[in-house]
Amino acid sequence: MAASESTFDYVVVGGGTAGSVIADRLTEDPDTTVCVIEGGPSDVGLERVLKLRDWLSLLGSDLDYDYPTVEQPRGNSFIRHSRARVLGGCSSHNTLISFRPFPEDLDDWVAAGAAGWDNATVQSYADRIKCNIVPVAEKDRNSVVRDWITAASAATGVPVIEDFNAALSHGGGFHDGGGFHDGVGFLSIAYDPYTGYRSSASVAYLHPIIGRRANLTLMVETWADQILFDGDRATGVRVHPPSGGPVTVRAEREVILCAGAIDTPRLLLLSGVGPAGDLTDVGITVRHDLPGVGENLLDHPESIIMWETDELPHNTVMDSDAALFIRRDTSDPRPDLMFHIYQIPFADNIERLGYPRPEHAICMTPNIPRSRSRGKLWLTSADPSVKPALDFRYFTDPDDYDATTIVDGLKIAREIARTEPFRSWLKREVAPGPDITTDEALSEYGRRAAHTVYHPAGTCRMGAADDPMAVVDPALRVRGLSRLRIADASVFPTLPTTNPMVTVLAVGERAADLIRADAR
Ligand SMILES: Cc1cc2nc3c(=O)[nH]c(=O)nc-3n(C[C@H](O)[C@H](O)[C@H](O)COP(=O)(O)OP(=O)(O)OC[C@H]3O[C@@H](n4cnc5c(N)ncnc54)[C@H](O)[C@@H]3O)c2cc1C
Repeated sequence: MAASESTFDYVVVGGGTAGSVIADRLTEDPDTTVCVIEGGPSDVGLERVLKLRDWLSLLGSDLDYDYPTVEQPRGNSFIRHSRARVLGGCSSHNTLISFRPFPEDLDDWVAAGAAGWDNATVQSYADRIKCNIVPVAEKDRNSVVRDWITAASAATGVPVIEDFNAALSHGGGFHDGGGFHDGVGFLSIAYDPYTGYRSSASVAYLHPIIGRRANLTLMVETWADQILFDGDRATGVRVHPPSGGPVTVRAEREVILCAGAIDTPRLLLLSGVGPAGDLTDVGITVRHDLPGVGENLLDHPESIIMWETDELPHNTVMDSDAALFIRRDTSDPRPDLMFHIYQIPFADNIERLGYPRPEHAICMTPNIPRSRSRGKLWLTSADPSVKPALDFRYFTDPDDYDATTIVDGLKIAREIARTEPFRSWLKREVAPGPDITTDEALSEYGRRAAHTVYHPAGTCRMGAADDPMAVVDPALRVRGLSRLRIADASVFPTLPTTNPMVTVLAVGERAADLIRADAR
């Protein structure tokens, strides 16, 4: 073996949300060696990452890959997609809002060809998640959010929900397992209420084993830009550690891609795995024609409505501690409109439209839980340092369902703002402002001010063996190649109704079981 090579049983590309879970679970067996290739630094002792309340300062920082979108003719072309460059991945960056998927979300997966990913199975993996997921602690429940919950329930007629996950849980001692149709309440968050620290994937899964398991190797600040093959078999990856490179890291058993919904398809494409025409266009030799790579780019788009306030109470977990769910379509048991509330001026996208950023503000951000627009990711160059193109095709669904959802959301938000005890907190509506009233004007504003809930997914989707657009089979193996698996948000056939991190963690948990089963 050359000095620039090392060999492990498994090579995990990306020590992020799913990658942390897999690295922990596979190294429970002391005879199994795992190397995690992570593009960012370790988060151990990194206060600005570990302190959940500081999450906004990470966006656009040196710890963010910061992906732009291509022009969005019906949306906001200026959205930047934060993707974390640090151990723990986006679970080290995000707000750690934790929702189990709805049973019907997983019915959708099975219907899309993801056999075995039914509700009972996935919930049993969610039961294993090690992150400390708890409803917002009493001390963090401030009066303005309490009043918003009361007003939202009164204005919309939805119940106040004490624990969203209890309603969504299947078995495990929780009460019904049937989900909820609609409701409003404080969120469940993966955090330590005593310290305000994250309970991210890295904190929960990797910190307890770093330096303690000799069979776990972490290569941080190390970027993988090629999957190596022997014929159809993945044998390792080419990586660039801080000391220089490139270096070859070989996998005796499998290479597992956990680089996330943007970087996993990017790495496949750079390695010649993807739609043959697209690869040829940028001068990449086609190793394996897999037309689904980069297709089915999903997201939860949102928009924003903002009111100026006086100074607000300071106690909070991370300035966005509660959510509201509305169900307009009663033929589906799941909600179809979700709102986060922010007790800060979340104003980047509206400032660009000329609105002021008040010193103190409250925002509601209606989002589309099951957006109908579908996008695509592709390479514009064979140069691995060039960021891929992301076209979410926001608000392009033929029935205009997505834009209509946002318009409904803005109108419902105004009803809540007219309702006490929340109403008394508000001085004036800053954006879109009282002059924007017609559906047409609200749609125009809502789309131009649109943002992402930061949930890209679906770009290497799971599907049945006879589905030409499926990238992985239901055991997460890349179709047509061997010893290569994907486990991250890219394998989602559809986005769950709610925030996806718990589902990603459950994918990581199940992936570890599938990998171990194949090894046996
Ligand atoms: C700002 C923000 C807020 C969010 N809030 C929430 C929330 O509150 N609740 C929720 O449910 N979801 C939230 N999300 C979404 C959620 O965090 C993600 O869907 C989820 O964490 C994705 O997990 P993943 O394993 O697919 O990818 P990631 O966690 O992104 O992991 C990918 C890892 O791979 C590494 N990597 C990538 N490419 C390479 C390469 N070529 N070589 C080496 N390493 C590489 C990255 O550095 C990263 O560590 C949020 C996301 C963001 C960005």
